[in-house]
Amino acid sequence: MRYISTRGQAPALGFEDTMLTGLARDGGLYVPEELPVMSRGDIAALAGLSYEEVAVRVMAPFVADAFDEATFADMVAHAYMPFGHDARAPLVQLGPNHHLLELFHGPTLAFKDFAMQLIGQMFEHTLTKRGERVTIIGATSGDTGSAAMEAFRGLDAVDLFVLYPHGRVSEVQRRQMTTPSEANVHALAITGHFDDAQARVKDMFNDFDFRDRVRLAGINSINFARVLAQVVYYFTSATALGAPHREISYTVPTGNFGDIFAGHIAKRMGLPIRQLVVATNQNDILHRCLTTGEYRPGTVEPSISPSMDIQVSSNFERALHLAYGGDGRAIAQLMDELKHGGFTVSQGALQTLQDTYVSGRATEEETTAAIRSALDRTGELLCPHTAVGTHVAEAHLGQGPMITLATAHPAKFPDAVEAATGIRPPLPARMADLFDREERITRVDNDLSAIEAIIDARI
Ligand SMILES: Cc1ncc(COP(=O)(O)O)c(C=O)c1O
Ligand SMILES: N[C@@H](CCOP(=O)(O)O)C(=O)O
Repeated sequence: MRYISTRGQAPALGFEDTMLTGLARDGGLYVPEELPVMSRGDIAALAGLSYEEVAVRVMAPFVADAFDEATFADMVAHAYMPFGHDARAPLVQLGPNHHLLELFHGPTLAFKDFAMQLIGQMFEHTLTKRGERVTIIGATSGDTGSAAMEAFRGLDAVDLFVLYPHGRVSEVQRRQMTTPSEANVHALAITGHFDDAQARVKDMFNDFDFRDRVRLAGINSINFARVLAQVVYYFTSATALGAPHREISYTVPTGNFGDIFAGHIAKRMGLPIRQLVVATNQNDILHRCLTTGEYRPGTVEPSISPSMDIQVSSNFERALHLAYGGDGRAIAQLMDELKHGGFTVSQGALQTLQDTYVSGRATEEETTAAIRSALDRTGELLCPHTAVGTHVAEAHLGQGPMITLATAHPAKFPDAVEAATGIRPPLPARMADLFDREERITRVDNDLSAIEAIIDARI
C-alpha cells in the first residue's frame, strides 16, 4: 500500500517510511492512497476472535509491505500483553442501547496505549533491521506523552522528547511523563498551551536542516500508524454488538480528531457505522466547523477535560482531504489560510463532512453532571473526557446501539471526578508509588530555537 500527503506535493511512501517520516515534507499528513474494503463475510468472521486476532486481520493490508504476517502477529501480541484486561477493550452497558468502550486498561490508563504500545514494537523492529537511530518528538496535552514515554523508554535506537503545556496537564499525567528514569526519554514543559506545543512540533518538521540532522520522527497522530492501530477497536466493539448484521453508532470525545478519524476509516473499510458523533468540550472549534463550515481557532480555554483543550485539530486535515475528494491543492490553500486566522469549508465539502459526522459540545457544568449521573445510574466512574462523550451521546440515542469511547481512566483526573462525585478514584495497584517517584522536568520557552537547542544538546 502507498501513502500520499494530504497536500499532494510530497513523495508517496510505503508503510515503514510513512511511520518513520511523521509529517510529510510539504507540511501535509500521510493517508493511504486507497483503503482496503472488508466484505460482510470478512467482518462477520471477526466475531469471537481475540483482540489480537482482529488487530492482525484489520491492519495486515496496511502494513503488508513492511512486515510478514507472523512477525506482525508477534508484535501485536507483545503490544497488548501489558494490558490489564483480557478483552483489551471491554464493553460495559451504561443504559438501554448505550455502551461504554473502555479503552483505559493499558499501561498508562488512556486509549493512546493501543497505538503507542504497537508503534514502539514497530519502530524497534524497523530501526534494528535498518541499523538506524531516530529522534522522536511529540506534543501532548497529557496522554500521548505518557503513553509514548512508556512505549519508548529504554529503547536503544530512539531518543524521545515530549512537549507538554506547563501547568495544563493533570498531576498524574505529569508524573507519568516526568518520572521515567531512562536516559533516552525527556519531558519538556513548554510555556503556553497544547496548540503551541503542536505548532512547535510542526515547525521542527518544517526546519529541514534540523529535521534531517537529528533524523526526526513523530508519535502524534500526524503519524498514520497511530490512527491505524485505533481502527481496530471499532471492529472488535461493533462485531461484539452484532455488526455486520446491524448498524452501530459511536460518540467520540474529540480533540486532535485522530480517534474519530479512525472510526471514519473503519466505516470506509465496510464496517456498518450509522453515526459518528464528535463530542467536544468548551473548546468547540470542531463542533462549530461541522455546523457552520467556519474553522477559526479562538483562545484555548482550560477545562476539566484538559486533554481535549485543543483548537487546531491536526487530523481534521485528513477529514478535509477526503471531503475535498483528495484535492491536495485545495487542502494546501486552506492550511495557508489557517495561518492567517482560519478558513471557510466549501458547501460541497461541508455537506460531505456532515454526511459522515454529527457533533455536539459539553460545558463544564454538563460534564460534571454527566460524571455524577453515570455514577448514580450505573455505579460507573467516568473520566471527564468520557463524560463529555456521554453527555453529547444522550442527544443521539434511540437509533440502535450507541458506543461512547471511554478514553481515559478516572484516576488520571481525580480532582474533577472527586469534585463531581465526592469519590477520589485510586490509581491501580501497579502505579501506587507514582507520587513517590522522583520527577525530572525541563522548563522551556515557547521558542523553536530554544527547544531545538535542548534536543541537540541531549542526543
Ligand atoms: C483522554 C482523552 N480523550 C480524548 C482525547 C481526544 O482524542 P483525539 O485527539 O484523538 O481526538 C484525548 C487526546 O487526544 C485524550 O487524551
Ligand atoms: N490529547 C492528546 C493530544 C495529542 O493528540 P495526538 O493523538 O495527536 O497525539 C494528548 O493527550 O496528548
